[in-house]
Amino acid sequence: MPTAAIKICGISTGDALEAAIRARAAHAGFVFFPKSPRNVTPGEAAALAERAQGRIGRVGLFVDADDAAISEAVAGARLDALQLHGSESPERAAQLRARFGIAVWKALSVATAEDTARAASYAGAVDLVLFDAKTPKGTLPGGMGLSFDWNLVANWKGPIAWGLAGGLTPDNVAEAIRLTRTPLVDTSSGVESAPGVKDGGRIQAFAEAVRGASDF
Ligand SMILES: O=C(O)c1ccccc1NCC(=O)[C@H](O)[C@H](O)COP(=O)(O)O
Repeated sequence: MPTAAIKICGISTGDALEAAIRARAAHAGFVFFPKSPRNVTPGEAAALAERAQGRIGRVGLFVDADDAAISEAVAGARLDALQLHGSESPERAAQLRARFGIAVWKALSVATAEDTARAASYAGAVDLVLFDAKTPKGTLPGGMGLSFDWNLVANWKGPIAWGLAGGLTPDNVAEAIRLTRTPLVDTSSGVESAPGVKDGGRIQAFAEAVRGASDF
């Protein structure tokens, strides 16, 4: 079984970025959502992006953001991909992909089989769907350390590339990979010591657990 690609989301410091690179993560996520404890300004993201250049992919996370905000972030942080974490429709996702000419990922919150079925409507509009947990009303739409029933996406064979997110930690990610056979895992709070504070040791442990999950 090929090793799942790793995305470490909510990178907001140089130390966290270096830890993700050392751990051989494929993607670093920058959160552009002011209500998040992981929010980065376009200026902060630009500095991180400079360090990331050629070493790790740069994914910008947005929640129902307008074109102006996305445009500023894409240009400043030279993003390789947009991760849409709000209620963006397939049409909106396709419009952003055409406008910015970079990969678009759509996060879909999952609690039932109907939720996973929604992924098909994004075929042709996005490059990847990221199955994530539903979060309670009035809280952040992601990054809450909540997981969902992985059986809902086990061996998912949809028309789009996909990844798994939501409550993944160094302790449970190997089991998640074995059960779902996901090609990509995404974590944020599972590798933190406090909300918004990434822990280099936990990032390394997460990566080792991911690589270990392929050796069976
Ligand atoms: O991280 C945030 O603060 C955040 C805010 C608003 C929307 C999404 C957000 N994060 C998404 C992610 O970091 C991940 O893609 C995913 O939800 C996994 O998070 P976690 O359960 O903390 O590992």
